Amino acid sequence: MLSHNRLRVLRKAVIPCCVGRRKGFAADRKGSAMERENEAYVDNHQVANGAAFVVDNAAALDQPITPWMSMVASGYTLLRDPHHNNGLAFTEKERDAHYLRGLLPPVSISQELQEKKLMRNLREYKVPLQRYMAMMDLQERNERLFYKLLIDNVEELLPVVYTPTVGEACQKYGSIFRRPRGLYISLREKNKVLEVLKNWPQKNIQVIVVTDGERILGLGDLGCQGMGIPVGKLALYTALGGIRPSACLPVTIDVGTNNENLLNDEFYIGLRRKRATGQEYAELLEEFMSSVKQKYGERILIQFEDFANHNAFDLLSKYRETHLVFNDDIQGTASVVLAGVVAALRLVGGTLAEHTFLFLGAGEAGTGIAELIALQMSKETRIPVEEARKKIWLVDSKGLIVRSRIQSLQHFKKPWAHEHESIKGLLDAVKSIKPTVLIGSSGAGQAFTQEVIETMALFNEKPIILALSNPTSQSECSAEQAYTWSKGRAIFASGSPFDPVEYKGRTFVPGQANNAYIFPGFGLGLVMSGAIRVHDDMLLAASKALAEQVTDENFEKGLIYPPFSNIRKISAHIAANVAAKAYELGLAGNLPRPDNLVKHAEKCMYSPIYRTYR
Ligand SMILES: NC(=O)C1=CN([C@@H]2O[C@H](COP(=O)(O)OP(=O)(O)OC[C@H]3O[C@@H](n4cnc5c(N)ncnc54)[C@H](OP(=O)(O)O)[C@@H]3O)[C@@H](O)[C@H]2O)C=CC1
Ligand SMILES: CC(=O)C(=O)O
Ligand SMILES: [Mg+2]
Repeated sequence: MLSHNRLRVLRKAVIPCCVGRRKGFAADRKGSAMERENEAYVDNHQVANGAAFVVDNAAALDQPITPWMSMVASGYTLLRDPHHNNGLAFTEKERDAHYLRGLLPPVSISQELQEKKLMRNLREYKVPLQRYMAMMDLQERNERLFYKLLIDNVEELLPVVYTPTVGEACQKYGSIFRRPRGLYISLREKNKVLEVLKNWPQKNIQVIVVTDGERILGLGDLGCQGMGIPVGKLALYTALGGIRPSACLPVTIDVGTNNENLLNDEFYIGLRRKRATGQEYAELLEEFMSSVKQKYGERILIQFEDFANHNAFDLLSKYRETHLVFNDDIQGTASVVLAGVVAALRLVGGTLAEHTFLFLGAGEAGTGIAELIALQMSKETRIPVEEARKKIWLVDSKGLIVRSRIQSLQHFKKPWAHEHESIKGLLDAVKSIKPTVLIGSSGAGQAFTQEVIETMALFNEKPIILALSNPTSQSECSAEQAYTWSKGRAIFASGSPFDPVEYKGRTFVPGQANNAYIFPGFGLGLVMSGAIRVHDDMLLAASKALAEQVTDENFEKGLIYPPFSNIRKISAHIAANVAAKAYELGLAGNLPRPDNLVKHAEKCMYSPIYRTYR
């Protein structure tokens, strides 16, 4: 243990002072009002807790200085280090040991009381974006308290740090930008990506979530401002999946934006140019992928998030053989929706193969889900996947995907081009296909009209209706519409949360069909088993674990997902199933295999409780 004296010596040794300049500053007390203002600033802020200071007057401004930093946090620096700051919860002993006396008011309170106060303060904000900003500020100030709040109040705070509010935050990211979070890798960093990675302070990274900002939720191209998504997803990796915050790295690849509003916005934070495509794009991505592997090794998990589909499928198929990669929009969504459908079958009856699926939206989410459902059907019935696909139909912006369109279809749509006459609109497709399950993955808000839902309810006793698009504004329909238009018969879940709905004296609780159920536990399973590749069977394993967590009590409320309040337990089960599959497939590097993988997952999980400092 370091003695106080030793600590003080250490601190002095690592914190240099540019005191030499102070003489000149003191000698020249006259000068402009601005100079005097600067002087006052320096007087007020000098040597706070022994920290380095520079004379911040005009004469000094053109003199280059070295931005020294201390390495051992104590005193004032400790209070400003979000990873170690406990705020008012520092004990008397810690205050003595770490030079905090006088820097905090006398009271010492528990983390629970801090949490209570912050939740009360948060609830005072009526505007969701203000709550988002308050949470981001907390993350910057006191990381453990941030995660304690998020874990203990997950159902209340998920819509704040995640969809729908994170969508608005990304749209306004430039304006609300305070302190950078995550790593920005732009075309300017070409040939220097490895060096940029070295600038990140944490060395033992296990999970990267990366976006290029081109398809942020259903809001389109938000360029560099998409950073809110990796930041938010990684907060969930920690809160929901228990990955240590210091092992998480949010990355935004900035190759420009085609969003004219952003290009003309003076507060836009990204490169002011049109998106790079083709070779220029591929080269930066390749450099990123190889640098990440070089820096963090074979087992670094890279989650692709909110790329546009013209890049997403290609990146996934290019890197899935060489890297530990996972596309959340294609694969995570597939796993969560399959789980919801399998759970719903316990209410509706029948096997997967006995149902007929119709999707509105044939992009990453739509075709990703369709493919995993077909794979599961094929495993259950032993029919080839090609046959299983015939139970699944997709509609895109041009209408039903049919054989006659095959030449002009993007490659990921081609497997779904079945023999059928051309159909333009969703309603006609519903009337013709007569699906038992209708899934919205279009990003087109209100696309499930009253007629569409009524038609579903016409030939289904319990139509399964999933409106997956985010944020709430893009949801294909609201929970209230689904329940009302189906006369209380729909089994409904949505990508973004909706409040419970009263219909004819009954309360319906809509579930949230969101990949947030899967990716945190999925990632934990990969990390804890030391997996080196993602296999489709792991997605099925995760899906099964999630579906198994739905209880009769949940079903009674109309839920086909367990509540998020149990998410850590759910994530432990998902992680265990995924890890078990990794071991079974010979893809796990952490040997020997622990006997009880659920217990092992729970043990691996990060706890936000304050650590005691010596
Ligand atoms: N709940 C969850 O966990 C998740 C939800 N999502 C949400 O799903 C939505 C789509 O995401 P993703 O699949 O990645 O996006 P893509 O851009 O890959 O796909 C969108 C698809 O919707 C189609 N489409 C768009 N507008 C219409 C319309 N008016 N009528 C019919 N089809 C339309 C497009 O048609 P075309 O191909 O002809 O352009 C395309 O096939 C987003 O809102 C996203 O937030 C995504 C991932 C997870
Ligand atoms: C949830 C999610 O990943 C999306 O909407 O893109
Ligand atoms: Mg996404």
